[in-house]
Amino acid sequence: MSSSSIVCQELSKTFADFKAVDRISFTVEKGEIFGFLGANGAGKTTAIRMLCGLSRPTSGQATVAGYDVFTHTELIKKHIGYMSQKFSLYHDLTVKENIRLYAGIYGKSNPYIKEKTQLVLHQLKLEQAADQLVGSLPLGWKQKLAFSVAIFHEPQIVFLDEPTGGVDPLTRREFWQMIYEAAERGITVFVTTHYMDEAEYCNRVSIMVDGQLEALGKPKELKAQFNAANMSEVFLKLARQAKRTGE
Ligand SMILES: Nc1ncnc2c1ncn2[C@@H]1O[C@H](COP(=O)(O)OP(=O)(O)OP(=O)(O)O)[C@@H](O)[C@H]1O
Repeated sequence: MSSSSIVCQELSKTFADFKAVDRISFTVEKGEIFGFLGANGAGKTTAIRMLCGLSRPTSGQATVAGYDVFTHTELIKKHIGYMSQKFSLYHDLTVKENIRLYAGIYGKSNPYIKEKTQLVLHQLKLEQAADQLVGSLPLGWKQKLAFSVAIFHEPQIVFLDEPTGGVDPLTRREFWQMIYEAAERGITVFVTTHYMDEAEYCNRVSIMVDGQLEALGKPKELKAQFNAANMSEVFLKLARQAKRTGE
């Protein structure tokens, strides 16, 4: 079996005659932290939805955790975790109830849920808040909890769609520490972000422009390729070519 977590070849998604994602190809290795960047409207969410088995591609091929995005979407959903800034936890359930709900969806046993819940609460220093409604937690805590919940079932891959949007720099740093720990355990991390300091933390970064993958490499390689001092400059050089407005 291949060590690649994601293999994507010429994957496309068209809405009527609009090419939201246009023949993107890349491979993500097991345990890699893969950054997926692009300006608003570049096609990131559409691509993630296809890779998570939520949207059928128009053409191309892809496997995620070894499963085909056309024929094995249910198995893909079982073997991945997903978190986004827009949707993560239920605000009207407590911390513990949210954990139990998601763990139950993934079919985890009661002893597993009990033991791991204690571990997660301890790691997040949330023991005292276990019975509080999630809606009452500060955003940074919510996002860290949402990430822990997304990987509670130890998926092969976790997809993070702008996980740190609106979160303060210190909490973002802590969030990224959690990402590193997950990757060290062998979980592949596929992450989109608009924060260019976070792009520097990725093992490799891809940059989409108007539905196409315009750059792919380690941050160091991309900076050399685009003669840029940092990832922000790399991103701006590419994003300036974009014709889409993201509206
Ligand atoms: N269901 C749909 N029908 C028609 N067009 C769509 C649909 N979904 C997305 N699009 C269009 O496809 C393009 C890519 O959208 P997408 O949400 O994938 O971009 P994105 O890179 O994730 O942007 P953002 O950073 O703003 O989330 C946009 O022009 C969007 O309007």
